[in-house]
Amino acid sequence: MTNTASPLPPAAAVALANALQRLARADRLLLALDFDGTLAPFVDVPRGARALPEAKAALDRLEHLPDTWVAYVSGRPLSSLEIVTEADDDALLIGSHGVEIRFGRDGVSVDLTEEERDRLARLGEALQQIVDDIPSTKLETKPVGFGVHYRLVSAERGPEVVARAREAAAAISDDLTIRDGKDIIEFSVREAHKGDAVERLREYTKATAVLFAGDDVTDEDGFRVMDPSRGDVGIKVGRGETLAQYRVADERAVATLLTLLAEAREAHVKPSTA
Ligand SMILES: O=P(O)(O)OC[C@H]1O[C@H](O[C@H]2O[C@H](CO)[C@@H](O)[C@H](O)[C@H]2O)[C@H](O)[C@@H](O)[C@@H]1O
Repeated sequence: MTNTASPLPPAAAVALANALQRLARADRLLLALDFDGTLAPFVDVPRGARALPEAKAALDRLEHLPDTWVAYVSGRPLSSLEIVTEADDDALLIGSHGVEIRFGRDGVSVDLTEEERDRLARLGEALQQIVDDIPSTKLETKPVGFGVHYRLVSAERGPEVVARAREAAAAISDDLTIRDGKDIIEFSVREAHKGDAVERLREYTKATAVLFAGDDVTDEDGFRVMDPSRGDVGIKVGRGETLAQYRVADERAVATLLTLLAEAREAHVKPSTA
């Protein structure tokens, strides 16, 4: 059953606190986190987004603990995710909704076929025309697609941007992955989703329990692969229908729960001296 309750009634807050305490005792713990709207508040310029300082501090503590991994799972291109997360050499990053992968120095390169490259180029030209036509829209280029941003467009014109972008894309191809995000509509020539990304991370880290948190519709694929019987915890940030077991109000609440988790995990495992 999907959970549509408003953020955090008291009983839910207690249930979430208990779930975090259980998670802190996992043999091998993976935190797989969406970035925008989960760790970082929305801003007008995508590359200007940063995780809230409290969240960043908690993640720094967690990723230095033994048997604990922090990974970012985002719709952003990897190149942009590296910048906004201030990633170090060991970072576990999944970009472009699961298409681009960087696990430390290992990665999966995205080799497009000639047909995909051609479709991508035609799509880019068509979407660029729309962005040129409608003031305050912006085209974000990704390795396998594009995002049309309309955060700075008046609320009345948003639906027009989406409709025109959809129409233009449909004229190019009926084989595109389309995602409606927060003031963005995205088109991709490669299919992938965050559920597969989380499972890949689980396999790579051999995690015995996973926390996945996200705010958007695309994060539902991540919640779908959470397995409470293994101790996994899915946390929806903000309102909207969700498959997640738990919900918090906003990025500040995420930062608080990560701080609580860092404290509980530190008490359970010895900090690494390396
Ligand atoms: O999966 P996520 O990490 O949540 O990434 C989703 C999209 O995030 C970025 O766009 C969003 O955040 C921007 C910065 O706050 C904001 O200006 C924009 O309106 C939001 O849609 C990013 O630019 C996209 O590529 C991601 O797909």
